[in-house]
Amino acid sequence: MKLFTSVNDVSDVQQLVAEALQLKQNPFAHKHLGENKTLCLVFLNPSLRTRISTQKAGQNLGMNVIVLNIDKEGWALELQDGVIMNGTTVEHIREAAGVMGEYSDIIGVRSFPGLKNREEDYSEMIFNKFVEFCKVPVVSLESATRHPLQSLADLVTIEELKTNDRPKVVLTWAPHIKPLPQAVPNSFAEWMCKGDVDFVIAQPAGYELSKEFTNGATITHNQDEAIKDADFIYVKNWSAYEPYGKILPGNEDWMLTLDKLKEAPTAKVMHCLPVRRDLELSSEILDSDRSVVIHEAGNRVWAAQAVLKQMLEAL
Ligand SMILES: NCCC[C@H](NC(=O)CCC(=O)O)C(=O)O
Ligand SMILES: NC(=O)OP(=O)(O)O
Repeated sequence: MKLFTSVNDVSDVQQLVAEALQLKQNPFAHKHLGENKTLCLVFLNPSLRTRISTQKAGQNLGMNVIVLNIDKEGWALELQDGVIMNGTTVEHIREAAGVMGEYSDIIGVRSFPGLKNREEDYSEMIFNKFVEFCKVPVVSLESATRHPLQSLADLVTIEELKTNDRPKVVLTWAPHIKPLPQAVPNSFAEWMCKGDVDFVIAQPAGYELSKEFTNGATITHNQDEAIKDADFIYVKNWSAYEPYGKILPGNEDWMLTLDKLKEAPTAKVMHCLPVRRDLELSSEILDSDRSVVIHEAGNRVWAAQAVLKQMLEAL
């Protein structure tokens, strides 16, 4: 694998999930694969899980790992072409990415959307510039429209915890005070639509995701109906795709509570984290054995390690 930005970069999803679960059993089985290879993880936005789990994954494979919080520690980056740089930006992404490529065998990039200009965000302008100018394999650490390492870890978690061959998986919208990206739900939907699951999206009217990610999903505005008899409930807020990046009024009653889970007596509750307690998801669920969010975050290591292993094998 030379590029990991979406499920479409994976030749065999089931095999990648199986590989992640094998690595979980035997984390150091390939510790010579990454010997004398450098992984550079570049963050334009904050991170806890992606940063530490991908660093650990690289180290388990024997790689040298460099983390750069470029938003805080680097020179201010110019991302647009054709501008005279006489303002606050100091270094163009063309030079910055090119130089980082000189020091790295694989680069990871996190770049959130601005949520102002849909066309720019959905063209993955920033992420694609890194790919173009660094000239080494690139793994997405969450881009403007997708979070594939998260979705792979989610699929690994479902595979591990499922109690029937074709689980019912429900992605449900949750309230928030800020407009958040569509990257996590887009990506989760895209991976679930390729998996062996019954996939339902429950969201208030107006929060439809871009159709390119939800082909194969059942979409409903009725949360109670969607949740009924679910095996997994994936909770996530996202801002509207149309009008882009906006929060629509109302919908506070969409927060998942234990009471709502009565119709899904064995459902496990997932969230990519970070989660705002009692706004997006009730603490009574997070503190109960219904929640698998910590287990799910733990699986981020094995998802990242499976992807890095395939990238190292292709170097
Ligand atoms: N990497 C995981 C999710 C990142 C991001 N959440 C956030 O920005 C939370 C911000 C806040 O709660 O203020 C999102 O939803 O896409
Ligand atoms: N879920 C996730 O990507 O978390 P971080 O933003 O902390 O990396």
